[in-house]
Amino acid sequence: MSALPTGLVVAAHGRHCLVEADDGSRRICHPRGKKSQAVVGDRVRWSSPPTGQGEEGSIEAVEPRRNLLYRQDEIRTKSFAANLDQVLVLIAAEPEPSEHQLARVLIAAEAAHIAPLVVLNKRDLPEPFARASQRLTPYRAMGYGVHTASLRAEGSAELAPLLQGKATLVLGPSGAGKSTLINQLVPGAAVLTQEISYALKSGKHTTTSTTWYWTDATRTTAVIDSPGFQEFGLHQIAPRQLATLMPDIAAHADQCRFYNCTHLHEPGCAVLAAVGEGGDIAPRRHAIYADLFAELSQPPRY
Ligand SMILES: Nc1nc2c(ncn2[C@@H]2O[C@H](COP(=O)(O)OP(=O)(O)OP(=O)(O)O)[C@@H](O)[C@H]2O)c(=O)[nH]1
Ligand SMILES: [Zn+2]
Repeated sequence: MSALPTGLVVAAHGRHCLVEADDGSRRICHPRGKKSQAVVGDRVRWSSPPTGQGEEGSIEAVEPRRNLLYRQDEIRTKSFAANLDQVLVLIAAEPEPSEHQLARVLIAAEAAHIAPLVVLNKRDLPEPFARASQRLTPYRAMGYGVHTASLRAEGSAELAPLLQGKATLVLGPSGAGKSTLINQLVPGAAVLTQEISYALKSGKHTTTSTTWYWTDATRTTAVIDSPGFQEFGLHQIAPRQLATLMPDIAAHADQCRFYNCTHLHEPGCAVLAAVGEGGDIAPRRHAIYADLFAELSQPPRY
């Protein structure tokens, strides 16, 4: 197996993957068996078909993953991508960002041990921008990198140092400027995506789920475009694990009177004691914690 060439999965749809060889050439491959199911960002061992048996290669094995970002609702698990250096959550002054959604993505990233960073776009809209920026104060305080951008007018150059040499998954709600960002980083991305989805879906024109793009000719910096920000299920996380994945809550959670404190109502809870407008934990953040705790504690309906 180790004699087989390695490749990088740069797009995936259903059971088909587009695999990029080390020389940059790309080929559609399908997995040989269940164990070789790959996601974008996977390094795979693949083989070419014997002459005369079509163009498609096959994925023989998936190399061990450094990490995997995924979401899970009650029924399904959906992978975003593997082997990431960071997740960039792109939100904008308008439409008004949902803090719940932001919190969910950050929790999933923490759970997968992938560094998140937040970019607030549309700095050119002073009033909503100031409001949105203000609402991100707790996130700066808990140590997340919070950056700003004005993608349409000023472009993405100021973000380049954050991305340099890394593989960055870009997630964001509709309208935040994700396509604007990707198209600035990868001129021709839209056309490339069309070609890829056409190839992978044997002729049907629809948007590809997740795509890996190199932003430079030397293939050292990558951005991965993926949909799915809106329905971010966290069912892979146990209710009790939640506090450890929210840095502001985690900072107090080990000082509670009861070792199994849920931080919802217990006496001697250090988390509850820290909640307040001037406190270490913003009331909105604790409300998000409580909502998610309840959601993750629901017995499965299926
Ligand atoms: N005012 C302002 N508008 C921007 C900025 N960046 C992007 N936009 C606009 O915001 C709108 C949404 O941008 P898109 O890049 O299409 O957003 P998206 O996140 O890809 O959204 P979907 O295509 O719905 O997934 C477009 O009309 C952009 O022109 C910015 O810095 N300032
Ligand atoms: Zn507690």
